Amino acid sequence: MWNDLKGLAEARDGRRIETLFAEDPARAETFSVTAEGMLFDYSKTQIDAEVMDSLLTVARRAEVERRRDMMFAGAKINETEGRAVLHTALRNLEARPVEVDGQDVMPGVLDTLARMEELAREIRGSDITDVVNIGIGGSDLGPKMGTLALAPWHDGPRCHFVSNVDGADIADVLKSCPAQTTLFVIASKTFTTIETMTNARTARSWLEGQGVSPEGRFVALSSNLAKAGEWGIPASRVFGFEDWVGGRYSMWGPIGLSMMIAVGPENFRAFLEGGEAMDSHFRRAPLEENMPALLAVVGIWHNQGMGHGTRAVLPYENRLSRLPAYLQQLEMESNGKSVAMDGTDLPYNSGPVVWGEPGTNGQHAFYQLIHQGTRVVPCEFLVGARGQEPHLRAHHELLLANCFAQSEALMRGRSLDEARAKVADKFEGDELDRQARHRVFPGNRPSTTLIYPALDPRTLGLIVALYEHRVFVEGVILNINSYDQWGVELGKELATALGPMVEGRESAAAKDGSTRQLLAYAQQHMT
Ligand SMILES: O=P(O)(O)OC[C@H]1O[C@](O)(CO)[C@@H](O)[C@@H]1O
Repeated sequence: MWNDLKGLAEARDGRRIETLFAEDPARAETFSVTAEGMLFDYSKTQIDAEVMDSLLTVARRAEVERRRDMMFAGAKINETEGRAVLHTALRNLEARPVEVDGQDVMPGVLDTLARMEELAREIRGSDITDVVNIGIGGSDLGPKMGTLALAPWHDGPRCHFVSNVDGADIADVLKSCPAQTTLFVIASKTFTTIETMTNARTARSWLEGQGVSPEGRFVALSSNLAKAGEWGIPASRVFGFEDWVGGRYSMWGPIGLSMMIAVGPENFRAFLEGGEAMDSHFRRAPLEENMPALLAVVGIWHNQGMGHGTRAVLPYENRLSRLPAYLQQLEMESNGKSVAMDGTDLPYNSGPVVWGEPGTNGQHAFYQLIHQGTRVVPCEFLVGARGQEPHLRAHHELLLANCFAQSEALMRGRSLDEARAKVADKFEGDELDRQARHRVFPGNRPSTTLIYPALDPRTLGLIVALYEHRVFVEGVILNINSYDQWGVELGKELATALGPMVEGRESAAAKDGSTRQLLAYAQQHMT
């Protein structure tokens, strides 16, 4: 089937996307889908009816619909860890029963949500001025991305996010926090992550150093209740979640607490409602009209069909500036694997390298490569029809114009003749030709655009859940377990072993030459 996709891609080599529009006046509507008020337009790609038919056949053969239903029903589809995958239960506000091992998980989920809301209200009504979320990966990226995205709704205490074990991170944050009125939220599914536990200890010592008792100053978000308890955090301040919530899928539950404190429980619920609405669309819409499934097959087409190994996520929404980083974990930790579910080597590329920055900033940085580089980078634009700052309408009009212009420029490009005409008044002869060639844009570069009315709590929920399900569908098609992350383990083990060598307590003689040299250099310059 992969060869079929590659064959289809080869057969379309050199065909201009613009021609597809000229040939089919309804192309934009045909190759677009709407869901929950959002429009996903994938018409500025090489996808045509035959390609879409093949992509959907690939999805159906992979049994995307059956696997989806298994996920929602609590089946243990994370086979290498023997776990269900039920982040969707965290936003199942209608409390449809969801069973794991014969037990409905919903009473527990809703009880924890109610406790979180109670604490959030208490803190928002207290003298706490600053909340510091200490966590990393999925215990940082989601709430950090979401809190920034919802800045207009942020009426609670200031929120800070500390993730890096580099002491510079926590040091910079603590500089602006008054010890008397700061609350620390330790967010760690395992409660063993070295970066988080190191930062948490530093926070505790800092409080003590400032003469403030740590009692009542810490909250824990974890699925390891025992470890959180050992840390001395009372049970009333520990918010648990089950192992069926993957770290990178966890911002909907306790890991979202900092965001809830920032924007308030009502807005957090609106975020959950957005996720729930996208779940409902994903579960019910036929694949042809299913936004996450279509986003996924467009990704499969570009990566496995056309052979473009990266994709750029380009939000024309400044407050989504952390979305690319969030999606890097969501997509790359989920689908960056080289073995299939049965342990055999994948005979095709796994998920793409995901990267990006908000427009228009990216335009003045790396878009040069996107437009004229030798590699093709499929681009995924996101933009709200309305900006979050309605009184600055002129800004938003410019933003929209820039966003639409980029996808048009990527598709159309600029021919040599057009480039010549641009500089004909300045150069002539061979020099005109040479100068013009630098100004040629090959065009025919694929992009998609997700446009929504405006970024608000509910829309954020829709967008995050859309991408989660996209990752799921791509993973099913690739026959990958999207829910484990063994690839992060080796580095952690080696770092633990290297610790005593960095400190000079253990010999590094058995290490390779490069590692020994780096250690020696560091030790020489450390003091
Ligand atoms: O929430 P924890 O257990 O501290 O883990 C943080 C992150 O570390 C990882 O396990 C990767 O090392 C991520 O999957 C996870 O989001």
